[in-house]
Amino acid sequence: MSEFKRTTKFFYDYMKEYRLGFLVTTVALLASTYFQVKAPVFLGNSITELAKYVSDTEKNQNQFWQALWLLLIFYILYSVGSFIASAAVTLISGYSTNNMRRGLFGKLQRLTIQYFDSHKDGDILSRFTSDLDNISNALNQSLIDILTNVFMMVGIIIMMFRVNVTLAWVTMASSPIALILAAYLIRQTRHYVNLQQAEVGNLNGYINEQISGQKIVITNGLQKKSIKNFIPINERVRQATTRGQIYSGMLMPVMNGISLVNTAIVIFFGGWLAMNGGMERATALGLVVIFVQYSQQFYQPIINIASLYSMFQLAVTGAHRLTEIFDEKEEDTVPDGSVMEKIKNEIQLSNVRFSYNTNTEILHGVNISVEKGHMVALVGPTGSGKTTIMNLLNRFYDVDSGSITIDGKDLRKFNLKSLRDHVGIVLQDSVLFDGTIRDNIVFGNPEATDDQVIAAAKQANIHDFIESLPDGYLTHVSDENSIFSTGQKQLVSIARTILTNPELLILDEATSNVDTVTEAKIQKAMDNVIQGRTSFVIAHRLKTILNADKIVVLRNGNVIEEGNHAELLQQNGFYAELYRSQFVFGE
Ligand SMILES: Nc1ncnc2c1ncn2[C@@H]1O[C@H](COP(=O)(O)OP(=O)(O)OP(=O)(O)O)[C@@H](O)[C@H]1O
Repeated sequence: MSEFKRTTKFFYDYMKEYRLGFLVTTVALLASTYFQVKAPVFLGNSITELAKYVSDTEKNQNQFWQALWLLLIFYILYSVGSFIASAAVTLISGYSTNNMRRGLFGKLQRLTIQYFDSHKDGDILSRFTSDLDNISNALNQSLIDILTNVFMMVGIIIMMFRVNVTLAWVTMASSPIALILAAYLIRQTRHYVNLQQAEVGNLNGYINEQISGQKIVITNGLQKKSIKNFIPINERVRQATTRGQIYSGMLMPVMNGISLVNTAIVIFFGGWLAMNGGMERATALGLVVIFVQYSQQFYQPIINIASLYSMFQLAVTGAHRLTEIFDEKEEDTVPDGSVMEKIKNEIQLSNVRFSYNTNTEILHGVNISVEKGHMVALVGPTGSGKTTIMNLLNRFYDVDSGSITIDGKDLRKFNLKSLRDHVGIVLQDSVLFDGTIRDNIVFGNPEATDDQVIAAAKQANIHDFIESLPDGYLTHVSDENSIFSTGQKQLVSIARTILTNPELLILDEATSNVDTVTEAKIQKAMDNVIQGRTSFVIAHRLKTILNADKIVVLRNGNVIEEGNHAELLQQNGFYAELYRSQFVFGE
């Protein structure tokens, strides 16, 4: 689908439920436009009647007062119509952007992990903030103005031809030049507005990355480098914004200039008609007044539409950027897939090949089998593919070839929710959500009772710490402002996983900022949570996996050794070397 069609469809989909609101807006706008374009006729009439009265050709003031009253009434009705239209549009805009935000957030929940892995957080965030704001502003401000101005232009053209055909043509004569110029300026504006949004997305992405990596920036003294990298990105935003604004800023002066010249031409011809057109002077004078008004009013819509264009364009770009997200592939939830039951025999990775990007294979035919209730530990140097295997087990990604099976059944055949219900993951960097500690523990099992929560926290070795806090389980935490260390956060995450009682457990051991006491607690908590479950553990400290039923050693995406601790030591290969080096340096 073309960009135009997709954007139109996007707006149509979100606006269609407000048909009634649009009808009210259109009727109110049509009425107010009628009152506005008709008013100059009464203005002209009142001048004609006044001129007649002053020049003594007519001794009756009634006609003058009648024209003046009609003028007043029409102006009031015009204001009422405009108000109704604007109120309706404000409501439509509020509700529809609210729906867009909801739709977008819902879509985010259905996207694949690949999407999040390949897009910057800041860029995703800017679609929620600046793109949606642009759409909301345009709906609130430019939609009604564009409609009003289009109606007004059509209304003025009709009125001008009804009042005087010659002067109507004179008034409109310069409009082709104005339109060509406006089209050129608008095209340039659009180009730079698109660029501006893309650059703002980049800027947000960079800032977001720097904020989350601030500690690394500070500890490595990278502040200057960080600023140095920031400057060109910021400069590109400035360039695109300035260029866009120069073109959009030129619209008003250019159009105003043409409008003023046009008014002078209209006065010239009007004057000529008054002097040579064989018309009564007072009537001719009124005609000139009417057409001076029309001439100004006729250009006003062109000026207004042109000046609103950049705002409108921002909204179109915003809509386009939102449709990009809406068009993204969603996770295949396998709605008709089988429901996963308890694991009976084993989990098997057979000849698994996988690549994140088509040209770099990460896993080159990995074979691992784990019996029910056993613990397999994945060890290997950084980048060897341990986390990747974890990503495949939970179907964050799917294998390129080969298969992962549970009791002989391919992982992809299970209903995704049922699979994830049975898979518990403890990540290295555990995240706490805004809420109480209890909220954070019952996350995966909201129905859990207090006793169950406490039992899980005890097994995870974090109960005593929680109890030592003044508000205990009701202590408020958030990820940024946490009272927990990285290791303690992982303990909370372990408690959370225990409550979900998973069949298959995937545990990525926390490595950073863990003191020896917490390390011992994690070790104990891991032993507790692993008990009786089939589990994959990514171990960074080998002493935590000495009891593993099987240790799989990965290197560059290949399994190079396999066996239990004693067997691997006996092989005296890579594992033995790794173990000895950790024993010497790590203890
Ligand atoms: N989302 C991704 N997109 C592209 N490549 C990725 C992605 N995630 C990981 N990789 C690459 O895949 C390879 C294996 O990474 P993986 O995270 O599985 O290693 P690991 O053994 O878990 O390392 P570590 O011990 O450092 O966590 C690395 O070369 C990494 O650069």
